[in-house]
Amino acid sequence: MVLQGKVALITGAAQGLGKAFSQALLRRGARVVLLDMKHVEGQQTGQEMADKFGPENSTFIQCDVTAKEQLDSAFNKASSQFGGLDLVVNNAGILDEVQWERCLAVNLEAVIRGTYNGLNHMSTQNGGRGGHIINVASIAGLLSSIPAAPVYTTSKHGVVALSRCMGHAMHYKRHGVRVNALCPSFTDTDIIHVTEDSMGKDFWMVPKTVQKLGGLLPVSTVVEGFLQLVEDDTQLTGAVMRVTLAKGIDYKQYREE
Ligand SMILES: NC(=O)C1=CN([C@@H]2O[C@H](COP(=O)(O)OP(=O)(O)OC[C@H]3O[C@@H](n4cnc5c(N)ncnc54)[C@H](O)[C@@H]3O)[C@@H](O)[C@H]2O)C=CC1
Ligand SMILES: CCCCCC(=O)CC\C=C/C=C/C=C/[C@@H](O)[C@@H](O)CCCC(=O)O
Repeated sequence: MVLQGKVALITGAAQGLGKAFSQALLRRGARVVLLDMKHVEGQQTGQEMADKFGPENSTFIQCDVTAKEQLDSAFNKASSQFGGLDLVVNNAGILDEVQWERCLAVNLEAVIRGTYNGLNHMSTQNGGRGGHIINVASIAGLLSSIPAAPVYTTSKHGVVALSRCMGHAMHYKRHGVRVNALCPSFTDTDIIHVTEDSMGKDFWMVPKTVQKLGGLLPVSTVVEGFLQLVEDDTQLTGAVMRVTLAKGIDYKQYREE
């Protein structure tokens, strides 16, 4: 996808990976709608983007992705303000093994809704231009045993499965919308600063695993993978990109099913 003039909607864009993805898209001439439930941080990031790239090229909408009416309304607003959508990035996520229902609601249910909303808005069947949905999963969505984070891991496995199903050629032929999953390993953002409050007594395993892996990925490496996925012009769909310290950026290979 050539990004110049395209319209992107990104959830969880106030900080971390979502903010970095937004900035990378704006740099390439896209217009970006930033969604986040954090009002102060979101306004601040929105202002920063407006100052750097022009107020006409981005906007911040406060939105809790788990609230159906807020998410639907944010998609409608984004689409009418910028004249349709070309790219949806379902990125908002949390790590909470204590309030695990919330973890599933943010990381999985809202990504399902965001994927369906993206299809509704971009499908050529509904008068859309076609487009691309990128669901931010995690390397946790490809591993079978992360004992300290069972619900987070389950949610991310769900995101990978959803993206592979909805990225299937059958859906792509109907809608003209590609769906792919991005699976980074531990990256230098706030989500990894876990506590006993959010993870329970096994929280210490996170820094220990990071140490074992040799450190954190810089956000810039994940942005590099993200841009590769977005700018790919081979009609890649249903793909799962991994970003790890050990192997860099690559795609998980699946046998024909
Ligand atoms: N940093 C890491 O090591 C990795 C992160 N990821 C995933 O990347 C995504 C982005 O996370 P990071 O930038 O790393 O963390 P982060 O904590 O810095 O950013 C997450 C953003 O999502 C927002 N958010 C959370 N719940 C929300 C809700 N209900 N509605 C709207 N916004 C909400 C937060 O306010 C925050 O701005 C998440 O899905 C995470 O699971 C995946 C693999 C590794
Ligand atoms: C459980 C904390 C989640 C924090 C945010 C993430 O999604 C980070 C990635 C999640 C889990 C990673 C588990 C890593 C396990 C390793 O022992 C190894 O099996 C995977 C190696 C990947 C690499 O080379 O980076």
